[in-house]
Amino acid sequence: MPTPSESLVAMRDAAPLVQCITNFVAMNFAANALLAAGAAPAMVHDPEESGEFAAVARAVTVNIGTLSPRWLAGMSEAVAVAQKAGTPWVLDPVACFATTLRREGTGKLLQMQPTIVRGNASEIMAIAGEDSSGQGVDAGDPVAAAEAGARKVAEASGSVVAVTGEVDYVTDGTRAVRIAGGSALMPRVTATGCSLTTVCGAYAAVVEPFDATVAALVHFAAAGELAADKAEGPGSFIPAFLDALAAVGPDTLNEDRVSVA
Ligand SMILES: Nc1ncnc2c1ncn2[C@@H]1O[C@H](COP(=O)(O)OP(=O)(O)OP(=O)(O)O)[C@@H](O)[C@H]1O
Ligand SMILES: Cc1ncsc1CCO
Ligand SMILES: [Mg+2]
Repeated sequence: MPTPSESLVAMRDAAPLVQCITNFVAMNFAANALLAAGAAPAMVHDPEESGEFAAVARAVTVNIGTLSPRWLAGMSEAVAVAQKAGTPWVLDPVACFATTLRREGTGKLLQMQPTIVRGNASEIMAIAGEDSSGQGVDAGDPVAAAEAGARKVAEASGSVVAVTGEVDYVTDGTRAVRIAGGSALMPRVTATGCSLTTVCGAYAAVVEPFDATVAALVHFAAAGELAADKAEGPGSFIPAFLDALAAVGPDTLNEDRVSVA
């Protein structure tokens, strides 16, 4: 089992190509976050080419933040090719409870057995069939309220499930850990979660899904702390966070952030 530090070294050595199908809001920030973390992003979503591209990507990440039927088709094409090739793929079910299109789209994507599901507490609770208090893309529930649902989803789907928030929770249905750290400024800027999902893909390209998810979350926790030390508020946090994603090294991915749940 690689430590987060070892996973970081492996990820940066490989600089894996990550195909991102993400939302209009996050697209630029997620690409920059992947580059800063040490991976190679490509935002390729149209169904005319998403499957073809998935054949060369080392991971595929799918985020339903600004969903449309055509985008959903692009996601299905890419995921089908990834599945067939044994390429890991990550689902970010943004506001999956909010509309019929999102509920049905998420259901369809979950049937395609994501390697990793990463969402906030309200999103994971909704996937688990529980009532949640999400407000659009923002969580209205604490991570602790989503832990049982996360285990249920992991058992049913075979996915590694990550619930993020003040203290993150990761489970594969058998094992579970919590990851502390980060900064209260992280939910004050948009697309930190969306970019974290793409970084989970980068790590999943090089190590097993559970270890990959933990490493990505630890990387973000460490970078969030470093950036918060430099930032004066949400605006200056954004560039500081990109700098910090690049600045963290194996020595800063402290395993003290991770505890067995
Ligand atoms: N209060 C907090 N303190 C520390 N870290 C936090 C806090 N809230 C969120 N984070 C961190 O922010 C990152 C994104 O998690 P979050 O749960 O906010 O995603 P999200 O709601 O899906 O975001 P978005 O949809 O805006 O991209 C994670 O690394 C998480 O650990
Ligand atoms: C703000 C927002 N709206 C749709 S997706 C998105 C990015 C954060 O999830
Ligand atoms: Mg989100």
